[in-house]
Formats: sequence, structure tokens, C-alpha cells
Amino acid sequence: MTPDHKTSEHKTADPSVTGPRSLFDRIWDAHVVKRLEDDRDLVFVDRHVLQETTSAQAFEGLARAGRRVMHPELTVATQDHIVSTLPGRDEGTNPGGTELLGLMRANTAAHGIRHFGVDDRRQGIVHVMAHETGFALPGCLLTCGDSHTSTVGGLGAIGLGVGTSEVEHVLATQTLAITRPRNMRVTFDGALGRGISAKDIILHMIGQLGVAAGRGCAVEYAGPAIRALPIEARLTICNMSIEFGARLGLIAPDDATFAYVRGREFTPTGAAFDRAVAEWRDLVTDPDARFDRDFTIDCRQVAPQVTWGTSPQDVAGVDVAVPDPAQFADHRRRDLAAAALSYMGLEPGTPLEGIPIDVAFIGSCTNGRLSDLEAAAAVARGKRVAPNVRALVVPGSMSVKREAEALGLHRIFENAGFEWRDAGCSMCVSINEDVVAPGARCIATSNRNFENRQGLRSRTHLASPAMVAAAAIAGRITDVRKEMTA
Ligand SMILES: CC(C)[C@H](C(=O)O)[C@@H](O)C(=O)O
Ligand code: SF4
Repeated sequence: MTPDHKTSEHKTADPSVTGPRSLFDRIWDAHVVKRLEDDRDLVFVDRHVLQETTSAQAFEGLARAGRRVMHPELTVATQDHIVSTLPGRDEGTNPGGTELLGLMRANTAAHGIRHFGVDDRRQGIVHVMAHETGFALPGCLLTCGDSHTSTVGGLGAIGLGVGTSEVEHVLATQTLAITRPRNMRVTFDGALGRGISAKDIILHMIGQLGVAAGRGCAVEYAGPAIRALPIEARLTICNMSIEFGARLGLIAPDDATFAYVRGREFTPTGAAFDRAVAEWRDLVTDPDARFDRDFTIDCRQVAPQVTWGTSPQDVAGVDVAVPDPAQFADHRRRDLAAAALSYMGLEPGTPLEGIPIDVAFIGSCTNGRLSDLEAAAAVARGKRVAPNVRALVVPGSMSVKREAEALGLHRIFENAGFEWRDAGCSMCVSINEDVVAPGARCIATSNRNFENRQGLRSRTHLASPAMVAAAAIAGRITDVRKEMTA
């Protein structure tokens, strides 16, 4: 039951690969088992993660076909989406989730797959648990039936979100048939200003490039601003790759990465770790590698970002006003912006700063890690949540929760009037009991602001943890940089 710790066990020397290669090419080529006739690649899956909402049908399919799980030791399961996050919860706390949670427990037990249920210390959102346990490692190819699997790219891994039928395929064969993504690179220049986080620069980038910019691509994030980011911030960047249509995002691993993965439950130890690090050091892009798409983003002037519409590209600095749809040259974008403003109940020209909020949500696979909670706590310390605002802090995993409590962060949040929860997806997605009421306005650290995302007719503004904490205190969207000088 111990996963093989090699970065990739199916290295195929590919004679067609010559010349300079990208980081993505290197990892991908090491996983190609076979080129299929339909131009797809059959790739080996080193690691597979299950969540409760997309695995039941896959197990049903296996049962119908009379197949077993080929490598149960290479899969782990966690309960995250429909679990209650009320402290002390169990599988029955959210009655709507009980059946799926029970099915996952039974299916994983029947197939000998590790299961991190709500009673396990390692339970957490898939895209938080996978890397913090060392199950995901640099250079590995990991799949999960969930779109934000790209998060592990922050370690220099390929994370692929797949559909339920592919989950079944991976369980049965430990491989995936998939079209090879194209290479894209975004270089982030300059240093981040005070109060600016990874969330701000990735939202800014999506605003600049648009939600379709990454379609079909593996996106490498590079440049001095990325290299300076701590690992958890790199995970936030790669998580949001999905918000501009990319297949995955990744960042070359470095000493900070190796220090981060060292000593985790599934990370190799001793000489095996040293060998792994020696291999991981080769995971770089050649200087003359060619990219199908190549962009540069200047981080110097980026202000704290907040979305005003119903797509992540509807984003602006907090110091400007809600745009007038007429300013968009493209007529489709203009219509979308007008519809978004009507849904959001906002008038063009209204300053973003000052828009009153009803709910503040800190958590999710984008910003539910320890450093995110630390950033929020630094703002909330000694303050009170505004009257009439409901504010939640939901750690991304139970490990994050324990670490935060060891630092006393829960006291800061509780004293300020935030709810302090157990781990799960919670209010990021309205498939558990944490729902935003119709017409209510929520500022959230999550990654999606679609119509009805947080509940029927809910209104979502995406922002960084520090910005959400500042809004919770002020009762309105506010520029966190002012809070910091106060
Ligand atoms: C429920 C699940 C399939 C979904 C996804 O894959 O993205 C969820 O995680 C989300 O963020 O909407
Ligand atoms: S936290 Fe949100 S985006 Fe992440 S996996 Fe859960 S529902 Fe999906």
C-alpha cells in the first residue's frame, strides 16, 4: 500500500522528441506510454485522487464491467464537497450528502483504497490534501475528477482534472487517453506591492488575457515574481489556471519546493529523497524552448483585485469603479458585461470600494491554506466583523486547521466574530449547507463567480484573503492597503 515514490515509473524514451523542451514537455514525455492512433497520448498516471461527487458512478462502471482497481495504492480518496464543515460534523450532519459519502467509504473499502473521511486527520479539499500529504510530488502526473486538479502544478507536477468516465478508466488501467496540451507561458515581471498576493496577480492576469486565453494549453508560470512566491502562493496561481480555460498550470520546482515536500507522509525519505531531488532539478524549461503562446504580465502596478461581474475576467483594481459595459469594444463582451452588472445589482461608475457586502467567505482550494489564513488573521486581529455581515473561515484541510490553531489564529477569528469551521469546500460551491441567500452579496476567496455559484441568485466578488477579511470588518469592499497602514 505504499505508493511508488519514483517521480514517474513509465519513462518512455521518445525518439520524436528532439531539440529544446519546456518543463511541461519534460514531464509529459516521461509519462507517455503510447501514442494512440487518434492522435491522443496514453499517459501513465502516478497519482490519482478521488472526491465524493465524481467517484460513485466510476465505481458503478467498474462493477458493471467486472473490473478491479489496478493500483489501489496509487489512489487516495477524500470527502470534501458535500461534507458539513460545522465543527464536530460527521457523515450525517449534512443529510443531503450522507448517501454519497457512505458510497465512497464503501467503494474505497471494497477496493483497498485509502480513504480520508471526515473522521480522518488528513481529510481536506482534494486540492489541499494532495500536496500537503506528499501524495503529489514534483514531476508526477496526477489526475482527479475535479477541475482544479491543476493546483499541484505549484510543485512542478502535472495535475489533470478529468470527467467521471475517465476516473473509471484511471481506476481500471492507471492510464489516461488525452490530447497533448499545447505549450503556453506567462512571465510575471516585477515585484508585488504591499498587500498584493498571488490571488491578485492571477486575477489581474485573467482580466488582461481573458477567460479563453489558455484553452487547450499547459501553462507555465515563470519570471521573477513567480520565483519569489512561497509554495502555497504558487499553488494558488496554478489553481486558477482553470479560470482562463487552461488544461493545467505549472511552475518549475526549486529549492523552496524541495523544502516544502520534504518530510511529508508520502514523500520519500533518506537516499530516495536525495535521488528524487536530483531528478527534480532537471524539471526546467530549456532557454530556447518554443511556446505556442507567450505573454508577460507586469506586477508592479497591480492593485488589490476584486471581481465585479459573473466571470473571473470581470475584474479590476479595488481603487477603480464598476466599468460601463459601453467601454468594451467587442459587442459580445459588452452584452455579457451588461448582463453581469444586472445580475450583480451594480451600476456602472460605482466605486468598487464601498460596495456593501452581506457575507465574507475565506477558504476553498484557491485560498484555504495556512498562509491564506495568516494573511486574513493579520487583518482581522483585534477587530470585529461588521454588524449584519456573516463571516466564515473554512480551513482547506484538517491539517491546516490544526496548524492554524497551534498559531492561535482561531482565537483571532472567533474574537472578531468569524465562524471557525472544519475543512471542506463549504461556501465555494452550493452543494452543502453553506449557501449564500438569493440576492445576497458575498466576497469570497474562492475561484468561481458564476451566476448561482454560491446559491440561487447569489452574488460573488472574488478577492484575496486579506481583502475578504478587510471587507468583513468594514462591512463593505475596502482597499486592504488602507487597513494595513491604519
Ligand atoms: C463538483 C466538482 C465536479 C466541481 C469541479 O470539478 O470543478 C467542483 O469542484 C467545482 O469547483 O465546481
Ligand atoms: S473548493 Fe471549490 S473549486 Fe475547489 S474543489 Fe471545492 S468546490 Fe471545487
